[in-house]
Amino acid sequence: MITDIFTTQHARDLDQACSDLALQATNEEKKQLLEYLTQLLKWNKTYNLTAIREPKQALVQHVFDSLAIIAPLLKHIKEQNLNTIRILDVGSGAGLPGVVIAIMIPNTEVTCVDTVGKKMTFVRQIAGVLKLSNLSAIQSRVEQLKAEPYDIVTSRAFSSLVDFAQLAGEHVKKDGVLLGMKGKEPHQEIEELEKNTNWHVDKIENLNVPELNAQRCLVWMKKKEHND
Ligand SMILES: C[S@@+](CC[C@H](N)C(=O)[O-])C[C@H]1O[C@@H](n2cnc3c(N)ncnc32)[C@H](O)[C@@H]1O
Repeated sequence: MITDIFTTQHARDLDQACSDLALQATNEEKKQLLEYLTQLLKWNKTYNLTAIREPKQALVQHVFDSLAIIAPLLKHIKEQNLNTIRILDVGSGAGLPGVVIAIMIPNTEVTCVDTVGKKMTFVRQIAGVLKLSNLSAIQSRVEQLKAEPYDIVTSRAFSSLVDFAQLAGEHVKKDGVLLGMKGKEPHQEIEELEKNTNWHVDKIENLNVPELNAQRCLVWMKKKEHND
């Protein structure tokens, strides 16, 4: 056993997933990912933080799914020449993808926001247990947060792209991006976003999540220029 829930086989599956995603995760980072899930599944028994209760399912659907955005994020951070990167994870729930980003990209400062207090208490607990000084959590509706400039605002399973842009767009700094994790390419949502907001889709990346037989994509959105 690696933790009291995850076995050496799970650890091998995680190694393979990192390699499939071209991620050079350190042993410490992989240990932190498994410890995060261990804590999540333990807390879940009392606090009902996620519908996924089975360890392998949680590994694939929560951690591998979130790991799939790390390489695209690293590429963006390098291209933008960003040093300390401020990220807001909206409707973060038990910290997805926020916690995974904070573990895998140490030069980020990740703030998770969610309306549900027990979820943000859990994320704060994780920051303490895993000694992640770059992770914090705020209990609030995102639209009631004081507007602050973040380089990147992420969401997974939060809302339509239009609602995401309308509720969270003001937290993106000039030249920053909104990053929506989606299932299959959401054509209708994209059309509505372009028509009804001052945001446009900059690019869509298809993601291959290891061991997950489902379509996933990452939608990058930028604010329209005045003459767009
Ligand atoms: C389906 S869950 C997704 C959680 C997490 N991102 C994940 O992928 O597992 C959506 C989350 O959004 C939160 N939420 C809904 N509306 C919100 C709002 N206006 N501001 C902040 N959080 C919100 C809910 O409390 C819930 O935890």
